[in-house]
Amino acid sequence: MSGRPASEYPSWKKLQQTYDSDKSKLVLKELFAQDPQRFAKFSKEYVSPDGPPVTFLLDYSKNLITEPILNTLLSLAREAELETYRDKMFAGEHINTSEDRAVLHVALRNFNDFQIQEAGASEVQGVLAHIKEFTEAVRSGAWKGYTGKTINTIVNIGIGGSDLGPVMVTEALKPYAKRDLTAHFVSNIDGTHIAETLRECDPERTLFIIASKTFTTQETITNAHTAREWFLASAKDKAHVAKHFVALSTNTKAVTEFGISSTNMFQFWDWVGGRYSLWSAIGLSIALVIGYDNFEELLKGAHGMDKHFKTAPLEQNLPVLLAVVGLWYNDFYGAQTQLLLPYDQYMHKFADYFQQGDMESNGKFVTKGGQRVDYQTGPIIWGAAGTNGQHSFYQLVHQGTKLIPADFIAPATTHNPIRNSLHHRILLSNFFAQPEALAFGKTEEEVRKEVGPNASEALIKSKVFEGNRPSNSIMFPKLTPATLGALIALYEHKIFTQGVIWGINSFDQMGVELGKVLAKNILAQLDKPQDVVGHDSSVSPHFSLMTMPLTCITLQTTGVIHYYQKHRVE
Ligand SMILES: O=P(O)(O)OC[C@H]1O[C@@](O)(CO)[C@@H](O)[C@@H]1O
Repeated sequence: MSGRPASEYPSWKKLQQTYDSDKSKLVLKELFAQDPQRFAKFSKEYVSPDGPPVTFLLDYSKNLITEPILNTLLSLAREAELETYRDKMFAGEHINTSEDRAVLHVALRNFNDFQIQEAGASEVQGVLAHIKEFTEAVRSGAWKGYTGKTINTIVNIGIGGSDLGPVMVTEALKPYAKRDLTAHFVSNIDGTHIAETLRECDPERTLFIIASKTFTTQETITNAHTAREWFLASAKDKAHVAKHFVALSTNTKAVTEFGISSTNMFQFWDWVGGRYSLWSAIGLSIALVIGYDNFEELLKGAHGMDKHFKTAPLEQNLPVLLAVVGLWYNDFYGAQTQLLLPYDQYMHKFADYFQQGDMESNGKFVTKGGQRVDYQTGPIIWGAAGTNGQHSFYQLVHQGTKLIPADFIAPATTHNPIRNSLHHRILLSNFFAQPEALAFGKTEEEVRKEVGPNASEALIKSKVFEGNRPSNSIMFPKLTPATLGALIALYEHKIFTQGVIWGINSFDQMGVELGKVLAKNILAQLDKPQDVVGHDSSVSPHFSLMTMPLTCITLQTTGVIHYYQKHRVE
């Protein structure tokens, strides 16, 4: 039952017993030697059920699992009623219980396969039509700026889910980009971000996209006002704002108060989570860069994966397989992180994107029922494009003391077959080699043969690779919009699956609020030293006493602010 602590499930207890009794027997080198069919048993090919053709291979054979272990992991998913909660999500039930909202990013790419009863779901096609019309007008030059020039630059102003998805997708699908339309993404409140961007912009030819689900996010609204001031310094007449500012939001009132007309607003709904919103109006910058048709291919690729997730038996269900294998390491092997390693430079922002997608979804410590969990929930997501990571953190991954499960992702064919695809062959040789090195390592005996009789014992020991480090490999023919859509949806549904098993609400984000409130308090006190009244129990006497002496806490917090006030140069 969703919201139940995962550790109460019978299969959880069985997995713990299995781990305690069998972990030393789970040696990949031996598992492969014992079963020549291991790859066949622990790999699956995804083929899109319809829509644009998408296929990819998931090789999960280099994992510390056996068939009995995998079966128990799948039983755990069944005991958590995964399929029931999956169907509730698709049906539009309010599974985001703390905010009483549906979770319907699948409705944004539905193309009429799923019957979804939720206010707004029937309006999706209308918004997509508006996106199509607008992006075609801008890309064709029909949309003109206030001096009659065409738009050659877009600036998306947003943060978190209103930034990371558009950034990741426009980078990943750069081969499909309109090369004479420059896209910038401003997210940070640090004035440097917008200052450096505006240096690149011509006010007569720049379109600003204010992307914010709530239209209240301090960074975004501040940057939006700065952009408008900068624009009006040239354009002068406020009437010209309409030609250079559009808004993506659920908050029509705040959008019009800002000065953007509702005709220049692309709407979405409260059942679109920020970190699941690139499929919505938030994807406007994507459609501008790659064109509406390719944006629709992205949606259709994700839709195919939605249908797979909704219908495939759990043992054939790729998001579920990724989820339960990841949970095995996270909750029984004590792995704290999960690596995402795209061997494709275009996908260099993939891990960044899923830092929010996974960690803001599953970084929770209480179940939906309000019970503090007694197990690990969301992993720390990190990664980099291969082969760069190999020259950065792979030392720790190979010979460190931490278990770090890794997902390797790569296209069989590159968009840039320069030098007869020499570069791509070298890239893929590393893509294939790294999981092998992690899994099988190098024994002391092999090292001794390599270094010869005169090597010190210390040197020999330092060259041993213990191996037995697990990984998944995902390979697809080529990185197309539909393939990317399917990959993103694959990981979205993996996140969903893990959240259901852990009994947590993957769709609110209470954890981002406290810092914002404290920052607003501090902002009001930064001008003069006498304004600084501390930001803890000294401010609100009824604040529960902390263990440290009050003056110490106040001095500690205030001291830094006083240092700032002493050293700042305005
Ligand atoms: O789109 P918006 O409402 O401006 O929110 C931006 C981001 O801020 C949050 O941290 C929530 O405050 C993310 O969940 C969200 O994607």
